[in-house]
Amino acid sequence: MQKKIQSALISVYYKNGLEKIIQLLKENNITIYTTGGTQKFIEDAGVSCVAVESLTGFPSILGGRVKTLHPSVFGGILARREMESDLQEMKQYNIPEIDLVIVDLYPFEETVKSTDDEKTIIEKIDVGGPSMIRAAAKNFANVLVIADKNNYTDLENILSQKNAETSLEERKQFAAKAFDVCSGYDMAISNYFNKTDFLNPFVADKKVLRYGENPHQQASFAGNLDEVFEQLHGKELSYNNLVDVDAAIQLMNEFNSSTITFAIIKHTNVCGIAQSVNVNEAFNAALSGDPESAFGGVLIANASIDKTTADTLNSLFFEVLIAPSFDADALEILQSKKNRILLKTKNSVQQKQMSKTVLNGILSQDFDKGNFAEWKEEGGRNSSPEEKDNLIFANLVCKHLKSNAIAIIKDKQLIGKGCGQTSRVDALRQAIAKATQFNFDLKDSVVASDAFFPFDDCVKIAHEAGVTAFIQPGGSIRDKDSIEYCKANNLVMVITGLRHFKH
Ligand SMILES: NC(=O)c1ncn([C@@H]2O[C@H](COP(=O)(O)O)[C@@H](O)[C@H]2O)c1NC=O
Repeated sequence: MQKKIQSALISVYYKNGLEKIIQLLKENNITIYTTGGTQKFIEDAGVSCVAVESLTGFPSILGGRVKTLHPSVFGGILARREMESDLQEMKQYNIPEIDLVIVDLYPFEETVKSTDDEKTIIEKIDVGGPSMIRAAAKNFANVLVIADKNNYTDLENILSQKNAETSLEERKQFAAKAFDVCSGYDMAISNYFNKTDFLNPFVADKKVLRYGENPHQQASFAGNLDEVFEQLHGKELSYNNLVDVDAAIQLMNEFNSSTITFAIIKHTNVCGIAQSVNVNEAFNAALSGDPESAFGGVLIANASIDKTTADTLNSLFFEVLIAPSFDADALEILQSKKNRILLKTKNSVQQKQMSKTVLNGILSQDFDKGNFAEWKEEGGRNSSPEEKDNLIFANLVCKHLKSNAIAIIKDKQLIGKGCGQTSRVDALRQAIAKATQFNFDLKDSVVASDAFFPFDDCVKIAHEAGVTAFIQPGGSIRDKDSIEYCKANNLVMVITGLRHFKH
């Protein structure tokens, strides 16, 4: 049903951006009702308006806590124009109809970010604004609601059309958006009161993705990628790219930028990682750990990409390269492939909680932070400084493999990994097979396990392959079997007390 806009209620916190709308309302002879600060802005722009006080018969009271909360305002928004009884009551109480509601809420989230003063924060909980938005959205059959400044251009287009009319479908779409605004606003307030940090899908920019994990799945992303990285080149990031970029960034957050580290991610697992004296060598070592799997992977470095590395990388087919910076000549080389995605990282992502959907509900948990809770040398001898370095590195790499996971490290290079296996011994066998496939000598290598060894079979198999040191959380009722084997064979066994399952 087409509806002509004849009256509007405007109550906005930030006034900028309204200029053209005010002029268009004037041109269309639309009566404007408004609140104090907004009234001044409109009148300064040379447009006359009606103070909401003249509808309510009350001034704004309690320092602005109550100004629009009144039947004369809400009656005008909520009245069902098609219902005779509503219209009669409107007439009886002398309430004018309001056809358009424009609200910009108090900036609650901004205030929380800028101060710790509770009184200031509480005063920025808008009460009248969300109430007007909800009322207008509920009555979308008759009223158009604009609750987001991003929709000002849409409103300008509507007001520029002949008769300033809207369709029912159009009003319903704006109502849906308005309820999103209210939900996001309330969730931000709830996060503040409950001291939680739940991701807010309503306030975040929602990006429709080309498709999901597979082409027949629709997908979207709610978040702010601009805070995480700058895309310097390449095609739009897909759903799978975003998942792998997240895995890559989470992994690289583990490593101090003073040690040059390069990693290759495939389907969220680390398939190559190494530390070295320069980026090019780190990349070569990461790649040679499993050159087969690296094809089409997501690459990440914690140091600037120079020309030498770009030249080496250029021959590899990869989807995404992430780094804190790129030298100009390196960028030129890497941009030679049109679709190749190049991302320059900004701040590290400091998420406190992670969530996923299960059984039609949301499971949330803290991030798995840290490497080891304790360092107990329980084997036949203590680790040498070099072994210790490799064990620390191995444990962090293993943490970023899907469970059950085993990582084999030698000289700060991942030479074998087993992940996503249903038994730990299979994960180990897979890791050894990978290392053997690419001709690595496992002699003096170290093994990390994401969870305890339930039996002594893993340490025996690894030892026979050449491994001399192990790191694992411990906690099995048969820990002593693996420990005894290490003692008997002069092997290092570090117990960390911190399990790193990743499902
Ligand atoms: N309390 C009320 O009745 C009320 N009615 C509207 N507001 C808000 O007041 C602001 C506009 O006020 P002004 O026009 O006075 O600058 C808007 O952000 C609007 O959402 C209110 N403020 C807070 O709840």
